[in-house]
Amino acid sequence: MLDVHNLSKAFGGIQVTRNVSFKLAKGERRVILGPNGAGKTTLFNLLVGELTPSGGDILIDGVSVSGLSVSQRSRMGLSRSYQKNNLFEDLTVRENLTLAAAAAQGKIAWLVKDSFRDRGVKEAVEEAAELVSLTDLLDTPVKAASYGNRRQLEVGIALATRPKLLLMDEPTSGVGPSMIEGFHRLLKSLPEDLTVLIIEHDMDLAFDVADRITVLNFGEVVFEGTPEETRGNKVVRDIYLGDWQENA
Ligand SMILES: Nc1ncnc2c1ncn2[C@@H]1O[C@H](COP(=O)(O)OP(=O)(O)OP(=O)(O)O)[C@@H](O)[C@H]1O
Repeated sequence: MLDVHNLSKAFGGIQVTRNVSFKLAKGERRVILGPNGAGKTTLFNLLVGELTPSGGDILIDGVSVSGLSVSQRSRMGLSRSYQKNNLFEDLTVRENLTLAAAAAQGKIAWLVKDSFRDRGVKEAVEEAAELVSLTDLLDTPVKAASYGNRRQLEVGIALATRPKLLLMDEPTSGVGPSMIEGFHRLLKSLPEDLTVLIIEHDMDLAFDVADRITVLNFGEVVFEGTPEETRGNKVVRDIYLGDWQENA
């Protein structure tokens, strides 16, 4: 459903993304690994349309989205959760989810309370809250929520738009072991037909949830394979897994 073809990006003279190509099948869970500075976040920025590529193409269900804006891509079903909290602190969990769902459904009303009454919006909000286990906290202001709950809400906001393709940028960054466990469950409970692309540093999570793994180094795809193939690959071990295996 996603076809990334020879994608390139240079900042000034520095080539940060080099002819990146990969394909995701519908419902696939793909993890992107790579050391710091490998170009993972830049790749996400290119996919969602926050950056314009220097070359290459991005197709969703066979249609090129390279010329489309962030919001146009979002309407085609592409949604992203961020590495850093990106929330309205003074609003509740429900209000944050409602704004995302209403925007995605083209139902942001001038009187915001009308968005809250809309049945389609309410359904999307409740469904997203359920998926990220925040149903009991729907009326909690974000500023009173724990760091872990905020990370869940980030994912919930992306899900409230009912995406076809969900990009998750380090969903477990900064959370403790029990929350990582929670993210394992969350990822496993996502709808089967949702395609998910995840940047993840937690190796156990990556190996557990991924159907396939793509490894970036210096902006290039240096490996793609199943979790088993990834563990056994010498190139991957040398550039990325060394530390993890030493610490394991
Ligand atoms: N706007 C920019 N202008 C110039 N260089 C940039 C810009 N954005 C990113 N870079 C450079 O591109 C390279 C890749 O950065 P990117 O953030 O995509 O890596 P990453 O794999 O996500 O790293 P990390 O795991 O540390 O987040 C880095 O060397 C970074 O300094």
